[in-house]
This record gives sequence, C-alpha cells and structure tokens, in this order.
Amino acid sequence: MSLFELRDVTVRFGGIVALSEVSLSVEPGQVHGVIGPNGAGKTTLFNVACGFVQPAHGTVLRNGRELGRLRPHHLPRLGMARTLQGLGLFERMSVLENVMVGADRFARTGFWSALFGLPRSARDDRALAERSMAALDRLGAAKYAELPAGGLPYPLRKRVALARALVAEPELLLLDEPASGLSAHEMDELGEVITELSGDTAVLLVEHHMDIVMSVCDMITVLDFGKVIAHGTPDEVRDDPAVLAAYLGEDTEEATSDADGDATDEPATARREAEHA
Ligand SMILES: Nc1ncnc2c1ncn2[C@@H]1O[C@H](COP(=O)(O)OP(=O)(O)OP(=O)(O)O)[C@@H](O)[C@H]1O
Repeated sequence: MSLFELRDVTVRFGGIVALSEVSLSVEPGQVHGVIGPNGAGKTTLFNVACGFVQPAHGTVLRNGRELGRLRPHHLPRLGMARTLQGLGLFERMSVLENVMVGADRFARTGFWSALFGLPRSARDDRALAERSMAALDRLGAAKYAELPAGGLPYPLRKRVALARALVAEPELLLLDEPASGLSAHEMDELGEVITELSGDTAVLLVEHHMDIVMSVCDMITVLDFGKVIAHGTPDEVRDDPAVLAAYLGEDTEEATSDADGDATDEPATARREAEHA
C-alpha cells in the first residue's frame, strides 16, 4: 500500500486537458519528483495533491484509502504538509511565530481555553515553540527565530517556510518548485536538506530544475502535455527516449545549466510554442 497515490487523475480547465489519466504513487521514505516542460501539468498535479484543484476523474488515496473531496485544510490531519512557491509567510510576524503556525496539528487548545488564556494554552504554546525551534534548528535557521520573517533574504525565507511545513511532522511533504529563485550553491544546500529530511518524511517534489530532481529523487514521474510519458529512477528517466524528445534532448544543456548556474528553458519553450502554434 502506497503512502500517497493519484490514480487515473484527469483535470480539465474549460477545453484544456491539464492532466489526463495521471497516476503516481509515493512510498514511505521516498523522494518522488515530478518534472516536465512548461505547461506539462506539474502545478496542476501539485494542486490536486494539495486539494486546491478537484479532478474531473480519478482518485486521490492516502494509505490506500480514497480521500474523496480533498481540501487544503484536510492536509494536517492526513499527516501531509506543503510549501508553496509564494511561501505565504506573515511578513511582520517573527520567524518563530511563522513556524508555530504550521504546528496546529499538535495544538490541543480549544477555542474557548485559548480565548480565556487557560493554563493549558500556555503549556501548548511552550511545547509548540520548542517544536518550532527544533524545526528551525534542523534547517539552520534557529538564530533568526526572533526576527521578522519579511526582512530575511529569500533563501532563508524558504527555509522558514520549510520549517513551518515540517513542524507538524508530516509523513508526506509536498514541495512546489522549492528551488526557484535559488543560486546553484543554494540549490545544492536545498538538495542536502531534502535528502536529510527524507529519512523521516516522504517527499513529493514538483520541480522545474532538472539538476536537483536528478540528484535527490528516488523516483521520477515525467509529464508532457498532461500525460505521464515516463516513470522510473533518475537513471532510467534520463535515458528514456520520450523524455529526451519532450524535455531533455538537445535542449538539456541550456535547460539545466547556463553560465550563472540559473536554469532557463527558453529553447524548449520556443520549440513548444511553435508546436502549439
Ligand atoms: N486555472 C487554469 N485555467 C486554465 N488553464 C489552466 C489553468 N491552470 C493551468 N492551465 C493550463 O493547464 C496546462 C498545465 O498547466 P500547469 O501550470 O499545470 O503546467 P506546469 O507544468 O506547471 O507549467 P509551468 O512549468 O510553466 O509552470 C497548461 O496548458 C495551462 O495553460
């Protein structure tokens, strides 16, 4: 039984089929990457996994159980957490407070006891703060705990967002383009963090940057035009002719490592635009 599964998921936006009968499964301890060229359906797949988008057909399963109409607020009780491209931090709140927001799965305090400041609330708060500090420490960001999140450089804010997702101790972490906006060096660091985390939590990593996907994932699902065109280990996917044709191929060099280490896929984009025309 898989930890998490999408089975034959189809999503349509008007006349556009963003995902067509897509299936994938994430196993415990696995880092599962989802890659594909622009418009392949990666974000849509992530949004289905988070409950932002409801499939027209197909099912989402957690530990083999169909989830029905999954909504984002169901994730904590399903043992799932996510980070988003936009990070979604409260800029004026401290780093620690931001991370504590992610720990609500552990907050037993009810609305009334919190409102009247009953002792259990303070105890819960202390426990949450300790847990949050531990998550920050794990990501090398504990020393920024008291600073406003909005003032931190972008890579650090990413770490805070990751700590916030981790503090609920999810069994499955959903990461949407975590490498975007990072330098090559920061991407390497992120890769190490993800590999380290995967000892405790499975990861579904939707990512545009090929280098990090190839280096940290155990399994990769490749999408193109909303369909799964390949699935396998990084080595299998790298050599798959369908992947080479769709995404890697002659565009690989440009797509993964331009001079300053920042990824670009302009040649691939141009080709795909021509195909769509
Ligand atoms: N809300 C929406 N309304 C209409 N069409 C959409 C919507 N979201 C996505 N699409 C379309 O669905 C297809 C898949 O888009 P999606 O954003 O999931 O791809 P992607 O692989 O994440 O692309 P990128 O790498 O460019 O972000 C595209 O053709 C896109 O234009």
